[in-house]
Amino acid sequence: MDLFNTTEATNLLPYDGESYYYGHILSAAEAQYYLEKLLDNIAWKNDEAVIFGKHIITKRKAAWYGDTAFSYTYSNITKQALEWTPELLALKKLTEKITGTKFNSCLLNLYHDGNEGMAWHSDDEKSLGKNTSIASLSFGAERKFAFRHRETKHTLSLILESGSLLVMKGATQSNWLHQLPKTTKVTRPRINLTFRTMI
Ligand SMILES: O=C(O)CCC(=O)C(=O)O
Ligand SMILES: [Fe+2]
Repeated sequence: MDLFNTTEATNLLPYDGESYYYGHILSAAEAQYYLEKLLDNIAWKNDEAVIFGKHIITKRKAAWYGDTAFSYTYSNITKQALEWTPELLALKKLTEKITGTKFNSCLLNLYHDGNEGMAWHSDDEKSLGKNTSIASLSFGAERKFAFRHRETKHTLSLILESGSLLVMKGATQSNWLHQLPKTTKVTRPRINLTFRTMI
């Protein structure tokens, strides 16, 4: 476990929010271990959404885990949380230790390659509350991740490495959108975990 750099993460956002990139919190070998475990042991399903009244099924796969049988609604679809797996519990503990924040649920996304991404959005559902902290762990292919301010349109991006941690907190979800752009350059899978607190 590489805890180096954890107190030195600086805010990526110039104003109206706080987002910290901690870089690697796991070694390359640990990140590879979790990538394989998560690929095998998570109940991956193509994600469904109702957007502008249209029922769509995403190419990326998703899963939702949590402390109890939470139900969670986003993009007009309601999901029930599954019980934590041992790997998810270990990653939750590590993330809580580094961030000093407790989490009670986790949304997982599997992008098979660069043809799959996530469009501009913010995680501002009422069930997450205002000024929520979201801790994002990445495994597998490196991908670009971007922020865009709702009003000023100021945009910035970074590369999320395998075994890395990004924390979005404070006013981030109120003022900034984020996305995972598609790219033809990436041919390998990436798994992202976002630990969240449902209220
Ligand atoms: O895959 C990522 O890095 C972003 C995922 C995300 O924004 C989300 O799950 O809300
Ligand atoms: Fe998000």
